[in-house]
Amino acid sequence: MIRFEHVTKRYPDGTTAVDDLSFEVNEGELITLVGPSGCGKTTTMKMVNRLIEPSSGRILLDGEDISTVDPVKLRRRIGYVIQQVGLFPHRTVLDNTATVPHLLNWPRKKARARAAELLDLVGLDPAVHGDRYPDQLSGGQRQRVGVARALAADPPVLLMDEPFGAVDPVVREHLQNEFLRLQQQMRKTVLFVTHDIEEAVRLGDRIAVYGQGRIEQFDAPAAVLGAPATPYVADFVGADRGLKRLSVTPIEEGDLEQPPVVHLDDPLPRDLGARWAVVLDGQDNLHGWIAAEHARGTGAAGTSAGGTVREHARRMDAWLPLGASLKQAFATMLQHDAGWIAVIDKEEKGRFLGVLTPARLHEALRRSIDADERAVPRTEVALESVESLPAPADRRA
Ligand SMILES: Nc1ncnc2c1ncn2[C@@H]1O[C@H](COP(=O)(O)OP(=O)(O)OP(=O)(O)O)[C@@H](O)[C@H]1O
Repeated sequence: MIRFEHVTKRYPDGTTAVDDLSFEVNEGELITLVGPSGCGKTTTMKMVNRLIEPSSGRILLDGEDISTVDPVKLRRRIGYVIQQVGLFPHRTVLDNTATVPHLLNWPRKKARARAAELLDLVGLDPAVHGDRYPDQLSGGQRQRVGVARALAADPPVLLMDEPFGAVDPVVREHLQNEFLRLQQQMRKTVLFVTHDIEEAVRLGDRIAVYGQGRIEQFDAPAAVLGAPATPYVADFVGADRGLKRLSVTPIEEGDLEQPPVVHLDDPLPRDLGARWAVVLDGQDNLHGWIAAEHARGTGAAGTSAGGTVREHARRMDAWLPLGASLKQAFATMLQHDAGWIAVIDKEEKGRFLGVLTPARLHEALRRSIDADERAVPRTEVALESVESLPAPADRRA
């Protein structure tokens, strides 16, 4: 979709901002360009919409050399979002959003309808915010308008230059999540500049890590974090890349252990065969858990307390759907002070799939960094198996 072929940009003062850059972006891919200030990210981006012309090399869009395309026509195919947003202060939010449709001479009604639809899509109510002026919005809302405006003419390509750079971390994460959701629907081809590796990892299908004017590594987030191609990249992604990796590694079915399981309407077993068991309902959906001491009861030694599992089961709050990240799993364990979490199938209305233990979490992380045994020194940590782990509530006692 976008192809850089040996592109160099030298400014008149002799600065080489981009040096012999070659890479390719597939249709529908979100590429994050990340690197320290001044490494050439913005220059790369502006060459795509011809705000800057390369000194040598060429850039192809859908196989077409962009130097042969009229820049104005080219820019209509390319949405552009920048940190300063650049909304027109004397135009309403709705008119700002409809800027490109207006330029394309869409009928006024159609342009405004499209703008309203886009505002809605980025989480702004057109009835509430549409008639306001940009200075009557919060920073995060202005960024949303910037995104809506860039999308208004439905361009196949989106260039985003630190679009969420000017908002506080909480709003930023919110905007990132919303943008990801939007991108899942739209599948635009996106180049997204950031100097924040966390943001690059969270958003990018692939990440281009820039050194001075060059791409040091162009790879999936997990590979950049797990197998940095050069010491420079390793240094840039940081010593805590193991932690960052947690957020890009999903829980997979193979990571789960199968603990003892009982059903709600089973008669209470005399012996659970473990210190605890997972309790499921009639559809094999997660209900909760039961501890061996709840089952042992009031009768003669070794006999069960009687009744059904239902009367002794506890609710289980520490659970996640399959595909959630290891980071979420770790956070859930901490939040609920749980020694393990239950994992359910989100497609099948909560069918119980197994439990993730700290040992299995560690293994999953190892699986994901196996690609690079060189860069990530292994620490052998002996972790307990599922049988020896305390039940969730034991830890609270
Ligand atoms: N018009 C210009 N004339 C001369 N040098 C320039 C010009 N524009 C940018 N540069 C230089 O080119 C290099 C790359 O700049 P660029 O803006 O692409 O970097 P960046 O990675 O986007 O940085 P930042 O994250 O700070 O925005 C820098 O050294 C910059 O000073």
